[in-house]
Amino acid sequence: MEILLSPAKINLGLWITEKRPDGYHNIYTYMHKVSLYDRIFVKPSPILKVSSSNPSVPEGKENIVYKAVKEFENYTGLEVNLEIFIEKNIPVGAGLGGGSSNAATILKYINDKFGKPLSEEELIKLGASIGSDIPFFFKEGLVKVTGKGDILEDTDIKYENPVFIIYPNIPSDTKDIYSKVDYKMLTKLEDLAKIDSLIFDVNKLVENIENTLGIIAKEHIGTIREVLNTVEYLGYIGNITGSGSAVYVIGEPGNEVDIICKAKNWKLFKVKFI
Ligand SMILES: C[C@@](CO)(OP(=O)(O)O)[C@H](O)COP(=O)(O)OP(=O)(O)OC[C@H]1O[C@@H](n2ccc(N)nc2=O)[C@H](O)[C@@H]1O
Ligand SMILES: Nc1ncnc2c1ncn2[C@@H]1O[C@H](COP(=O)(O)OP(=O)(O)O)[C@@H](O)[C@H]1O
Repeated sequence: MEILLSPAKINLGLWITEKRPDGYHNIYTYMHKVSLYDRIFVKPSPILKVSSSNPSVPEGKENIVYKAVKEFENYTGLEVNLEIFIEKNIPVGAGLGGGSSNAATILKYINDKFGKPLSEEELIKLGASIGSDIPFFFKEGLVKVTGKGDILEDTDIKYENPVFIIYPNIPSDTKDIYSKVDYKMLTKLEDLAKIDSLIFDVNKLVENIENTLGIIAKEHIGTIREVLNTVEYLGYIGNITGSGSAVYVIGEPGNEVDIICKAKNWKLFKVKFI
């Protein structure tokens, strides 16, 4: 039995630069892993089996990890017989990339197991064909992500700050949020150049970012607005990650945050960038 750590991610700003003919959107976002992990238990098995600890996450063929293994088999011609159990600690539908992280983690694991038949570039291409957030997880540190999530630029920056994340216990559906993007919400690439100059100081960055998907999410899920209003009332700068519903703050939470999250039945995660 082997145990793999599958980290979550947060988006530091997210803008939509284009609606693509294939129905996807070109985005402009910075992403960084954080120390909130699913644990993936893997052991040999006569047939591929995938299950998880969270009943809302599909088992078997519908699980993104199952799909990733099958795509790996199709691409390489290799047979991967594993029993995979995912201990879900990353909230589902939170904008924290849990499923994508699980898929990337298992792809990295099986590629290593078979002596790295795929280069990082090929893994990124394979990952992009399964889910838009998967390519990022093959990288480390702060990564600039554009395209539909398949164009990655290393920054050689790795933040060390503490971060706290509040999940309001209401999932946000990525596909649904993207479906609400209209042309008025698009951002011109030339208007984003200034963001690149802010990435050297994460506190400066989070004061100057927006999240177009987050604006849509908080219009449709009032509790996200409540979380944002709460952290801002307490003097913090809150930002929504990805298509939501989780809100993150750079820094450590005061006791009052703990108290409010318990009272509201919101999940509070005290993590750090990794
Ligand atoms: C919004 C982001 C930001 O990092 O993350 P999450 O909030 O999901 O964590 C990602 O773009 C989500 O990536 P991921 O969750 O892998 O999306 P996918 O499964 O590939 O796509 C789900 C659906 O979202 C829409 N989609 C996704 C990515 C993209 N660049 N444009 C899109 O329009 C499409 O309708 C697609 O069918
Ligand atoms: N291994 C998995 N872990 C989490 N979600 C999964 C997994 N496989 C499939 N899914 C589905 O993917 C969707 C998105 O989940 P997730 O990636 O956790 O959220 P987000 O896209 O908001 O970051 C959910 O509807 C979930 O049911």
